[in-house]
Amino acid sequence: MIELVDIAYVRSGAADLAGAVRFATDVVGLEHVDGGEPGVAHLRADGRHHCLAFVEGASGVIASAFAVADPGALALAETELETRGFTVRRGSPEEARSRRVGEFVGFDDPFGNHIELVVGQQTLARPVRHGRGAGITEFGHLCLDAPDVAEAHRFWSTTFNARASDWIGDAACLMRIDEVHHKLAVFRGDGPGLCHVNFQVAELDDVFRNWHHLQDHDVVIEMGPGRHPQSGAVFLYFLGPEGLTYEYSYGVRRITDEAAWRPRFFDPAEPGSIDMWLGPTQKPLTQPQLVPEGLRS
Ligand SMILES: O=C(O)c1cccc(O)c1O
Ligand SMILES: [Fe+2]
Repeated sequence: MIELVDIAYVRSGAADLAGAVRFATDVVGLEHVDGGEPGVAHLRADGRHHCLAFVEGASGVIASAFAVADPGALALAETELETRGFTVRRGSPEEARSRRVGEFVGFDDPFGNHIELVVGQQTLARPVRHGRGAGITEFGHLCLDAPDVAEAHRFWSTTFNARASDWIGDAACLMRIDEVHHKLAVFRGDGPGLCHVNFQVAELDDVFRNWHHLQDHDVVIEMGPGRHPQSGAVFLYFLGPEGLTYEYSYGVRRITDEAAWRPRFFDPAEPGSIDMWLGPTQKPLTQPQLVPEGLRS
């Protein structure tokens, strides 16, 4: 079994690189870390050098990355994945440099999501220079799409140390790799994809201030503000450029008594199972690209 110690970054294509960066800094509130690499932009939320990288090119996720403990663990992971029949590719030194990691490997999960396992992700010591005072404290979680959520859970929980924290029927599984209720989630989608990226904010007030800010700037609010009964977090989802959905949330549960936690099963058809405040819950259970413009809230 391969132990994931943290989420690392999401790497995504951006047809309009400057527009994607502008939104990520001026609207979302991330820091643009200028790495002097043409065609690549790194966005930072916390101690990590970046948690989001945009690469000029076709829109859409390129990779979702997780950290393993050290180069020995990475080598073991590589062997283990190959034993399980996955084609694993070692990143070149130039590719590792662009990702600000020491080493990494890449492979496709059983649904076609491209995953990277990394070691030595660079930390920046200086405080984050937030593009806007959105209150972001941390890259919270990433959420992948897969056509079969139970199968995805089987994959993540048998190949890796991911544990189901809660289920939303066959629509979603929220998984933890440490005390945080979930750092990885899988939502049912037609194919592979990145459902959303989540950033934690410092205060409840940040969620509501951000909500007004986004509305004032004509950003498409996909869902919220609301409260997830699973993590207990107050959330807000909104649509950025390149079809990327962002989520702010405040107050995610930590599971400190690992042995005592039992995953719960919420029926998505029951009121309040996505949003305890009973707001409209069209999203993010459907892919933004598939929702006609007129139906977006
Ligand atoms: O935080 C959660 O519990 C949660 C629940 C459903 C969907 C999500 O994206 C979540 O982050
Ligand atoms: Fe989420």
